[in-house]
Amino acid sequence: MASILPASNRPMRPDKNAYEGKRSVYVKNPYLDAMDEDILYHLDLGTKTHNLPAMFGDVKFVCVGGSPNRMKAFAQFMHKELQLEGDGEDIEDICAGTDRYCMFKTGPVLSISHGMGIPSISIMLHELIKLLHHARCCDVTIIRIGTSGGIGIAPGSVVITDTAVDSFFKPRFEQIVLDNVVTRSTELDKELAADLLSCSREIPNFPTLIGHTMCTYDFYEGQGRLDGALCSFSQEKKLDYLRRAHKAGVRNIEMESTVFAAMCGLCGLRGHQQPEIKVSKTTQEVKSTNDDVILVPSSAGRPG
Ligand SMILES: O=P(O)(O)O[C@H]1O[C@H](CO)[C@@H](O)[C@H]1O
Ligand SMILES: O=c1cc[nH]c(=O)[nH]1
Repeated sequence: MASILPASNRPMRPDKNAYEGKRSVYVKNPYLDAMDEDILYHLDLGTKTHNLPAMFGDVKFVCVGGSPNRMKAFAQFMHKELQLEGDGEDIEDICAGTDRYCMFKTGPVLSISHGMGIPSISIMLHELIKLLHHARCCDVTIIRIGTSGGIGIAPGSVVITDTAVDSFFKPRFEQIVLDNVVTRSTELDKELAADLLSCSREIPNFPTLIGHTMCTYDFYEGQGRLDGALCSFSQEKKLDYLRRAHKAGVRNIEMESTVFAAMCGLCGLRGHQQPEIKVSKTTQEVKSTNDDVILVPSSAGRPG
């Protein structure tokens, strides 16, 4: 039986910075401070081997996304936007010692890849949150920039997630802790969503909307695809499911948002997630006409 995370939704100790108008990054682990050394194994960083406050203390924004190349390209884009010295082409992967994730820093912006799915992003977030804590960062905003399949919206649209929901359209993330199910909230920062929407309005031809994002554990059956190695439902069942998702406010589907929202919310990171609807063969499109929702076959028909 699932239980809502109890008092531990609150920080473990008073946040001194809160009185100074700053918002710290919390870890919620009573064992951490007693450890002689913290090795951030999958990032190839550690408290004894690296001066984390010097390397990361000025970080204010963290942008995460699945693929290493995309996050490198994003870091190079930020380099230009921030008008930093050089052309940014030779930007260094801070996690080059591991091939699990890659990480780039451009001024106060950290750009990190997280792989695909909840377990992969969750490992990265544990180590990233500890990194920001050890570096004594405050007022950090984190944004996931990813691809997703749209429901009832035009391909190419950007969905700014207000709430991440699970496959039952519920705003929750069920974390298995030992042999217990712990349910965590997946609300995201509404003010940040509104800010991002208003920024998008300044860019011409940039279709953007706020909506719920559904997070699944699987790309194929979990997202109603008929062309995986396994398929245990009919076309009608698929359409019925996508229509119900749309009716529940879901506007896109991806595979990390619930754990992202849950972990960032608990650890004091102002979180958002802004997946773009990929204009690709993989997009599952359902168009909305008045009250009804009809499926629009994707142009190329099959996932790539
Ligand atoms: O575009 P990224 O960030 O990789 O994320 C999306 O793409 C992957 C599936 O193709 C899933 O990880 C999904 O969440
Ligand atoms: O999870 C995902 C990611 C991209 N496109 C989809 O249709 N689903």
